[in-house]
Amino acid sequence: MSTPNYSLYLVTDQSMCEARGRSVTEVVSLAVAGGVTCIQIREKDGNAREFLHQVLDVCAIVPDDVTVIVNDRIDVFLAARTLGASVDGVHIGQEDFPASVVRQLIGPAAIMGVSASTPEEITQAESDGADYIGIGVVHSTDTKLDAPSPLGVTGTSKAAHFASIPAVAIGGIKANDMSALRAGGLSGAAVVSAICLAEDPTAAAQELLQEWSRQ
Ligand SMILES: Cc1ncc(COP(=O)(O)OP(=O)(O)O)c(N)n1
Ligand SMILES: Cc1ncsc1CCOP(=O)(O)O
Ligand SMILES: [Mg+2]
Repeated sequence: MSTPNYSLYLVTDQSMCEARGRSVTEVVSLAVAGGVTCIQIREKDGNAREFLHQVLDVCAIVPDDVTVIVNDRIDVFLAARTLGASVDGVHIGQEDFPASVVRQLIGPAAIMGVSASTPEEITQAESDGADYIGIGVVHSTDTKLDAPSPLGVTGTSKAAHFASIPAVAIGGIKANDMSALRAGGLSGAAVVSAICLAEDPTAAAQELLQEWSRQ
């Protein structure tokens, strides 16, 4: 596994991909061509076996230097690893299994991302062995119905400064937020709809990355 680069972090959503007539794997492939650096497979519906196959399919087409993370499902991550997939880690939130337990289940080398936006949550995530934190939401979003109140770019950047590990922003992020998030100290920006619902996921990823790199 190469050092993770969280700059442009795609979180997948099968129903959004299908709304554009594509599979998750097709969107991932197009997004990787546009420069996505990290991919989280997130599926809130569907059964364990379908989710596992989605993870295996994505791992099979993603280059080694792109990090692959499984959302929520430690069992799916472990099953994919058992089958030899090059999956790198998991992302868990405040209502998932405790991060300290997850760290023991996945071992010391796997990546563990934890959603944490308050100083208390960030301190806890770090002492539980998180490799990065997900902070948000930046803006309101229709993608996650139980999302917390928006922090804005300024609030997100303030939260990131509490962290001594990389912080990735999430929630309603569009290309015009990227430059300010980077300047605010974020290590990356995670998006769902900006790529999964894009007419051209490659062009969308290129634009997001170009804005991330803008001074
Ligand atoms: C990078 C990143 N940050 C935050 C989240 C949200 O995780 P969680 O709070 O567990 O919510 P669900 O994604 O499980 O609905 C994330 N997935 N990724
Ligand atoms: C998974 C998740 N966690 C917090 S907001 C969110 C969804 C973000 O989706 P979008 O980029 O479409 O606003
Ligand atoms: Mg979760």
